Amino acid sequence: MTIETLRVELGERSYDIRVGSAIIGTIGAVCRDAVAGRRVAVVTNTTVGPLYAGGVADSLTAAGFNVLRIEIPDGEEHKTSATLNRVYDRLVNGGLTRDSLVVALGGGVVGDLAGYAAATYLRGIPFVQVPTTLLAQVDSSVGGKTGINHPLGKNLIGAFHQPRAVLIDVDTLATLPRREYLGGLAEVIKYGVVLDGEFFAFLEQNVSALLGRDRQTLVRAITRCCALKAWVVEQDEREAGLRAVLNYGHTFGHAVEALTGYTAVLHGEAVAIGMVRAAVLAEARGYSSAGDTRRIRALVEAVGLPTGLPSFDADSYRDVLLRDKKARDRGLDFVLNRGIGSHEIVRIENLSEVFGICGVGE
Ligand SMILES: NC(=O)c1ccc[n+]([C@@H]2O[C@H](COP(=O)([O-])OP(=O)(O)OC[C@H]3O[C@@H](n4cnc5c(N)ncnc54)[C@H](O)[C@@H]3O)[C@@H](O)[C@H]2O)c1
Ligand SMILES: O=C(O)C(=O)C[C@@H](O)[C@H](O)[C@H](O)COP(=O)(O)O
Ligand SMILES: [Zn+2]
Repeated sequence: MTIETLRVELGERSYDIRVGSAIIGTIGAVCRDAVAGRRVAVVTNTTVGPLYAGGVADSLTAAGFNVLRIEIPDGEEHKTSATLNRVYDRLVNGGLTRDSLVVALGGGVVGDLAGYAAATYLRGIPFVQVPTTLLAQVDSSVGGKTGINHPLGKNLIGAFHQPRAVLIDVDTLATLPRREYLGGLAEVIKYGVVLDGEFFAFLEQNVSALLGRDRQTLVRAITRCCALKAWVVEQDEREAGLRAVLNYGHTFGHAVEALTGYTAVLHGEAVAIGMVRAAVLAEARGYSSAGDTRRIRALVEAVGLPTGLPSFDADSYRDVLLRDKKARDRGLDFVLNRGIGSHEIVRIENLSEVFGICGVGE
């Protein structure tokens, strides 16, 4: 199978994304190209570590690195300052220097937290992403958003810190639990809805190949998602405008995650719920048709993702929504789909109107 290579063009922060099958063993060579130093910390978790850290460490050792393995507990509820502090302790005690490297091996939680550790340790050291969930392969490993959650809200603490390289081996998805895999499909669908109508149609036509984790289909879909994300990030690395499009479905999505304590609903599931709300809002505001909304809901349901908004009262939703990074002095910026394949960012001051349309507090 061919290896697809994409480049994210960001001047001196440019990097390659490699997508393919059976390529995780090239991590040593990828890292050798990325840094001059000899120390590398592989940050992973207690689930992914036993599966893939051994092979990754062997490849790094063969490439001449001294490898420190750091395992964090598994779960979104551990994407916290307490876990981050334990990672800092290990980096300090392990003697990592500014020319050392962090390798983030795992899903989005590991990638975001390890990336933030790399962004802040010694005021910033290089890192490489080796994403092992579908969600991380299509989204979180690319673009340099790193961070942790705060008890009062999702990803409230963080930094932009681009990786030196992203290595995506689709074979790692074979061990991913089904529910987590489906969560990743939510972010895949997101790209189609707001950026690429043809890709959305491709997804509609390939539901069974996607659910069967067909490797060719996966390489194609992941490569397209990464290309779309790279295109957005190249134009707006720090989310001054366009990049907010990648937050489609996340306004309600993050609220659902926060309100359910980061454990009951997966990030991708919350995004799926949020996308359907955004589609309903887009239709009510005249940006899309009832047919567009039906297609979005149908695809989300076809892959087995949830669509129902958990019932919390309107004040609870209002509190978390107003802590969203898209909240402004007056109002909240919502990303809405314009038809399918395009988008609009709309500032809405009257949240009660949104709540009425989206069925909040019913
Ligand atoms: N930085 C960004 O741009 C960005 C983008 C999207 C999402 N995110 C963040 O990513 C996180 C969600 O990421 P996620 O969905 O990958 O969740 P996750 O990191 O919690 O991984 C999901 C589960 O799969 C397990 N796992 C990972 N790889 C595996 C494999 N190959 N085989 C078996 N099990 C495996 C993990 O241990 C975990 O239990 C959220 O915190 C979200 O905010 C960040
Ligand atoms: O890369 C981005 O930009 C995104 O918004 C991607 C999202 O899928 C991701 O969940 C991101 O972490 C959300 O960012 P946030 O800034 O709203 O926390
Ligand atoms: Zn997301």
